[in-house]
Amino acid sequence: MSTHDKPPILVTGAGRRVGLHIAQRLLDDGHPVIAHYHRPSEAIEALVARGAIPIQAAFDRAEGAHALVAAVRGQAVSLRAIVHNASAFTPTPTDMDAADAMFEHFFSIHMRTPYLINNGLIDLLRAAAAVTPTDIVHITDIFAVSPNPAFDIYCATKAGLENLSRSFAMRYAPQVKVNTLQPGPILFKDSHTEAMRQRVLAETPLGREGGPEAVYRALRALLDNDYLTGTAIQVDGGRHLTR
Ligand SMILES: NC(=O)C1=CN([C@@H]2O[C@H](COP(=O)(O)OP(=O)(O)OC[C@H]3O[C@@H](n4cnc5c(N)ncnc54)[C@H](OP(=O)(O)O)[C@@H]3O)[C@@H](O)[C@H]2O)C=CC1
Ligand SMILES: Nc1nc2c(c(=O)[nH]1)N=C([C@H](O)[C@@H](O)CO)CN2
Repeated sequence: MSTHDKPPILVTGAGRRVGLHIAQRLLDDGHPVIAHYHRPSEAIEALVARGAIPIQAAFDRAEGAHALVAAVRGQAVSLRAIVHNASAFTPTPTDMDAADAMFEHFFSIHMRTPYLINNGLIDLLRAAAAVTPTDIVHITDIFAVSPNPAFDIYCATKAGLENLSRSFAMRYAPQVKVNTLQPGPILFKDSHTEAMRQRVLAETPLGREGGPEAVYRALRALLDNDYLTGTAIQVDGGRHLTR
């Protein structure tokens, strides 16, 4: 089946960092890619130059997910997979009004958006299931299982996504496999000080950042195995053992 005949893979948050790497590597491996992005980036333009289909949407409100579903349906009649990578990550503010606003924001991005996208596009995944295994992959976090209280709202909404993923695995079987990836110290932010990085890596048995390729290889393991659903892969250098 040529690339052009293959059902595309939708990646959310493909404009930078891990999502961008996933989109690049899926293109390397011959998959057509629909690349969702939030803020414009030169990287998105480079993906488009490689044939990816760009779709912009903000997931803070339900309208963003509905708009993405409509845009994908205008571009494809089937889907090989959906990779839910989009996410926000900040510590919970002490001000309760700000924390209240963060709850809505993180619930929308981490739980409502995957829910609405999956339900809005499941028929495209089922259409592809006639000729290929199909997948939904939710990227959560080891913190979903073992939370960091400084990031309690982030962790709780990622835990909610873990739970939704298991419901989807039961609901969409046998046509569609549904799993999660639980990254650990994959890619620090520029805001992480050296002391913060060393503290995290001291809790990490393999002692180093995993890098985006570690996430891609775990994604490949899910895509390439037709007997995995309802499960999670921890991509964390063993950090879940020490938290
Ligand atoms: N980096 C790490 O070490 C770890 C990462 N993870 C998980 O792995 C995934 C990728 O991580 P990473 O690349 O570091 O994540 P980033 O926070 O760097 O990027 C997340 C992506 O989500 C998009 N996004 C953020 N807010 C919104 C919004 N309101 N609407 C639509 N899209 C939005 C961002 O777009 P934009 O920047 O344009 O707003 C970006 O493309 C995430 O799900 C993360 O939670 C889990 C544990 C560790
Ligand atoms: N959306 C994001 N989620 C997470 C990020 C990130 O940069 N964006 N980073 C982390 C931390 O690096 C953590 O894994 C190590 O302390 C967690 N989630």
